[in-house]
Amino acid sequence: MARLIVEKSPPLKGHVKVSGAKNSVLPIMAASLMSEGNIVLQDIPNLEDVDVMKDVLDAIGSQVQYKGRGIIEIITPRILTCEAPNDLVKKMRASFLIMGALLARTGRARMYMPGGCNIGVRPVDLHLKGFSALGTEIIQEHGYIEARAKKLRGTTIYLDFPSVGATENIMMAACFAEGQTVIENAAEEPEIVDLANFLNKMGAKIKGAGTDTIKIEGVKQLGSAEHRVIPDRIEVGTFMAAGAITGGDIVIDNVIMDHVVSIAAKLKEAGVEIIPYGNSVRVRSDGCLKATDVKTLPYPGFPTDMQAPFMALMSVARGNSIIIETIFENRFLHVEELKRMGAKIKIEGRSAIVEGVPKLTGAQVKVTDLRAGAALVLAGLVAEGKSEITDIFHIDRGYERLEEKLKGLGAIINRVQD
Ligand SMILES: CC(=O)N[C@H]1[C@@H](OP(=O)(O)OP(=O)(O)OC[C@H]2O[C@@H](n3ccc(=O)[nH]c3=O)[C@H](O)[C@@H]2O)O[C@H](CO)[C@@H](O)[C@@H]1O
Ligand SMILES: C=C(OP(=O)(O)O)C(=O)O
Repeated sequence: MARLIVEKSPPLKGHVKVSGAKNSVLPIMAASLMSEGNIVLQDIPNLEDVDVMKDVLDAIGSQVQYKGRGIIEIITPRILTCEAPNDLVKKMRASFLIMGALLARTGRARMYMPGGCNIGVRPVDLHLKGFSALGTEIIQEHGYIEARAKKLRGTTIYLDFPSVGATENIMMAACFAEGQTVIENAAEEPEIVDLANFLNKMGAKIKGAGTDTIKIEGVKQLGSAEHRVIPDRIEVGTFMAAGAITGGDIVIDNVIMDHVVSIAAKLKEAGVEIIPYGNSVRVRSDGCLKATDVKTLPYPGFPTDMQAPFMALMSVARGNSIIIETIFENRFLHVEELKRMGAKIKIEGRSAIVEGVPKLTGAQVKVTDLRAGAALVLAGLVAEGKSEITDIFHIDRGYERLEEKLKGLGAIINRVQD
């Protein structure tokens, strides 16, 4: 099993380039199933999750080919099966995003109910509510969810919560529905806008993505498109945090500053200098961080995916901070691991009270989920001595070459394969 060995590192220096966004690539790959033409996607990060989505598409009948670094071509001449293989669905919850695409293209989709994961139960009721409203029959039997529709009809769908996945799935399904579909209280994340832009390039008629009301006018067919996915804003935030925690001075390239406003605001409050220029941002810190409270919220609020990395920062900040997680009910699994490294954190319900300590100490810690992994790496960069981080397959799901990129900035971090 691969592990990361992280040592107390000097202040990070230099440039790092952020990859394409995992949370854009996955729904966009799923949406490519709806096209009867050629799809070319650029800036595809080399991630475990992308490989899983490729396998899902392959199983359904797509031909997915790498065409050089970061470029894939997807052609789906015909759908071989409307069912995603169970083992892949179990590996990655985002496989559920093919439901809307398959339903749109074939009127049928069947898949094993995606289980909960470490960070929460993660039901799919809102996705199903949307499909039903569009005229789909939903059958749940023997652990499977099957969606069948003779004809999808546009309607108004109000989401009880602005779920990212439900907004994406419903937006895809609605592309071929007769008439207009309106999604109210839709998620506003940049990845929703990226998916809508991609669907529109294929010929869909979607307006309002990026606001809480999305309007989709049904079309008959989608065709070829070429699309470059947006930069990964959570990777940007993670490198900002790495620069900040080590007292570094780094430049992050391939950044859309508008997408990281809340992250930059909280880092500034913590005393970090954030200097945007062009598509880059310089992050400078003297390593003396001020305790800063944070509450996770749907976009444009502070992202839940940055909660764990931000907590690593607050572990060594001056003073006490309160971190409130409102999106996922079980997203504090990193707390026990950070505590092994000397962090002082108490959990009370959905809040974590972090008492900043002057130093952390290296320890053997285990990654419990993707962003917990990033938090442990950040803590390892400033902990005295060596930290051994196990179960790093979680990190590989969503960060492309994390240790190589950090090494490029001067971090002392190595992957060890037993
Ligand atoms: C592949 C991908 O893009 N993943 C992101 C996506 O996950 P994902 O799309 O799964 O997240 P959602 O926005 O759907 O979930 C937010 C909350 O809504 C709840 N919920 C969701 C759907 C539903 O039908 N019923 C329901 O109750 C969830 O349990 C959770 O508590 O958005 C999350 C919130 O920004 C991010 O942390 C994930 O990185
Ligand atoms: C929770 C995450 O991803 P997923 O929805 O793919 O599990 C994440 O990216 O932090």
